[in-house]
Amino acid sequence: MSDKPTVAVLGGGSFGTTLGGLMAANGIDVTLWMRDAGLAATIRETRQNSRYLPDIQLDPRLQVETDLQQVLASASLVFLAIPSGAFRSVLREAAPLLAGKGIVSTTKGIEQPGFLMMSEIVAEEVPTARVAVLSGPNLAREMAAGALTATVVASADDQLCREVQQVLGSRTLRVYASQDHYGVELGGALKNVYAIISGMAAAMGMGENTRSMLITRALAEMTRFAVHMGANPLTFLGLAGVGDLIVTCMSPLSRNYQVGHALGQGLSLEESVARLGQVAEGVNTLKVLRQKAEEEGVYMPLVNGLHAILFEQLPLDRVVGALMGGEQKHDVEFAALWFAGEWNRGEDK
Ligand SMILES: NC(=O)c1ccc[n+]([C@@H]2O[C@H](COP(=O)([O-])OP(=O)(O)OC[C@H]3O[C@@H](n4cnc5c(N)ncnc54)[C@H](O)[C@@H]3O)[C@@H](O)[C@H]2O)c1
Ligand SMILES: O=P(O)(O)OC[C@H](O)CO
Repeated sequence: MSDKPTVAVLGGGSFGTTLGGLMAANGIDVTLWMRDAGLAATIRETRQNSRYLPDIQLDPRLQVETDLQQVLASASLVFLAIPSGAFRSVLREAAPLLAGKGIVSTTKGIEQPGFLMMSEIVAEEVPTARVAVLSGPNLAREMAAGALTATVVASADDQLCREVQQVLGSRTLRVYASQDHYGVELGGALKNVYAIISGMAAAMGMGENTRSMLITRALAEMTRFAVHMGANPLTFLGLAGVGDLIVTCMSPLSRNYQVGHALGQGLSLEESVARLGQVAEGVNTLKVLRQKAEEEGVYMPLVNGLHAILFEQLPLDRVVGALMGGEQKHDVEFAALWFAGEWNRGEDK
């Protein structure tokens, strides 16, 4: 008997297809579950996911099915690549067959009400499951095309982290482990908001100084929020923090960046999202995050600025003026607190 787990990937979009293809190429027994029977048949026949990953040839060993019960019956390790808006409903349907299994969320979103991470939804819906999250600078199309990539698997369950490293790690993909699953998961969700801003700035012809300022101040802002919520600030120096922020704010392949770019070209939010035709989690995360930051009293000028543009009809030049005219504070605020002897390294969080 093989000591490798049998794997199911739920969600036949860009990321689920990519993960399934990579694991199949590793010789893992893996089945991709998707709801669209027509697309599933096309993938079996052509070995291409024409809707989400056109021109990428998938490993012939990747199995594709539409019967959820059948897929889950034999799997011991299950990856979830379902957009956050549908995550709970899919999980609830799957729950009777997930008890005791390893579940890895790859979804970078937040559920409202409750400001819930996807791993928290897993814990609610399948209390007996072993839970991990996967996050990092991972553009699906690049990974599927074999670009050298690194990611992070985070869980309190070391054995589960090792299983994920075993099935996913390859000559093109390094899988690092972390115990800060909250920070890793939060980082993946938060960076999408800043990618929208970065895409807007690029479309408006702003230069590289501006982009660098945006990315660096975004890192300060998301770290401030995450530390307030209990994450380890050092996580944000890693792949799931600054690593993911960089790729998503820099790459035109990022769907969140693409939404921002369309907005910067003058399209409405509805038009920008419709033109994309795939999920851009940052739009919903912006609403959820803005509300939570207000409740918690965390200073987040970039989030407030983007929210004002998209949902409060404030003109862009007024928002930019307010951002540039705000009080000039410290560069790295943790360093300032450190020098003042006031930073307790998050020990009371
Ligand atoms: N694409 C990437 O580069 C990437 C990388 C890392 C993480 N992620 C995250 O993975 C998650 C999924 O993103 P994606 O890129 O695969 O999205 P996508 O838009 O490419 O595909 C979404 C998939 O989910 C399916 N889906 C939606 N609602 C469903 C439901 N109720 N039941 C079954 N299937 C349903 C769609 O049919 C589609 O196959 C997101 O949270 C995203 O942030 C994406
Ligand atoms: O295409 P995006 O904007 O959803 O980003 C994809 C990944 O999260 C990048 O790590």
